[in-house]
Amino acid sequence: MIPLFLDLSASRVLVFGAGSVGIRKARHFTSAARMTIVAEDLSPEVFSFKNASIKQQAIEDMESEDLEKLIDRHDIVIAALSDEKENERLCSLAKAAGKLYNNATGEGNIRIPSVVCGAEYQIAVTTEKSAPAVPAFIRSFLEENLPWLDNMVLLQNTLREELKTTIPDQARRAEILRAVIDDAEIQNACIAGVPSTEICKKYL
Ligand SMILES: C[C@@]1(CC(=O)O)c2cc3[nH]c(cc4nc(cc5[nH]c(cc(n2)[C@H]1CCC(=O)O)[C@@](C)(CC(=O)O)[C@@H]5CCC(=O)O)C(CC(=O)O)=C4CCC(=O)O)c(CCC(=O)O)c3CC(=O)O
Ligand SMILES: NC(=O)C1=CN([C@@H]2O[C@H](COP(=O)(O)OP(=O)(O)OC[C@H]3O[C@@H](n4cnc5c(N)ncnc54)[C@H](O)[C@@H]3O)[C@@H](O)[C@H]2O)C=CC1
Repeated sequence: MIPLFLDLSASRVLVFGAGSVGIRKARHFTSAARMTIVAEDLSPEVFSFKNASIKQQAIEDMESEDLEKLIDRHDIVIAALSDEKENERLCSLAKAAGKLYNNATGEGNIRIPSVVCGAEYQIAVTTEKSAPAVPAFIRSFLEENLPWLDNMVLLQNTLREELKTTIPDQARRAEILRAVIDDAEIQNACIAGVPSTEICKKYL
């Protein structure tokens, strides 16, 4: 699998299961796409999702024709039931319908990664199934160790525009931008929330 960042604003996501795993998968999509969540037992958080329609239902009580129609109306299918057999059945239906699908207990053609998310950047991490605790660890590690990253992105954005007008040599501009990222004093100014325009004036 390879990473991609997608605009899902016109897409529909169907999540089966509303236990801790289903909720975590749904949280990933919550402000990005419209969602339908289907489960017999619902964690309360399910009602806090924006743009989500909730169906409280046992899958085995649904007519297969209705299930197929439901899947057909969606672009991405997530199977996060505690029932492995049902997850497999849902994923075969999604696969046959040509959908993107993820099975929390098995095979899928997409994976939901751990995401380190700032206002100005996103980093997605996966181990391709082998060790799911590792992406979660990397997320916490980066959140703790790069508190300056968001403001650094803003600073770089301001600075690179300014450098384009003052330094014609691209290699030299790249050198300066890289040195700014490595500079501990500038990293601290970013943590302190000094606006990027001020840091530009003060340090450069
Ligand atoms: C294959 C995959 C299927 C899929 O695509 O969903 C899968 C499968 C399974 N995970 C299990 C357990 C755990 N999962 C986590 C955490 C996360 N798991 C996620 C993804 C994936 N998990 C896919 C692989 C992705 C990859 O490798 O990169 C993350 C990244 C994203 C998300 O799910 O939202 C999210 C981190 C979110 C974050 O915090 O950033 C933790 C850690 C924790 O809880 O702290 C544990 C306990 C430790 C452990 O058991 O390893 C079990 C039960 C095993 C059992 O029964 O013992 C199965 C089922 C099985 O293995 O059969
Ligand atoms: N991908 C991942 O990151 C992880 C996956 N898992 C796997 O994911 C599965 C789900 O884990 P949890 O959310 O913790 O379980 P859970 O028991 O808290 O929630 C299960 C959900 O599935 C629903 N459900 C089960 N059978 C159903 C049916 N026939 N019809 C309708 N709804 C049904 C329940 O109502 C509930 O909403 C587990 O089987 C586990 O093996 C577990 C940990 C992490």
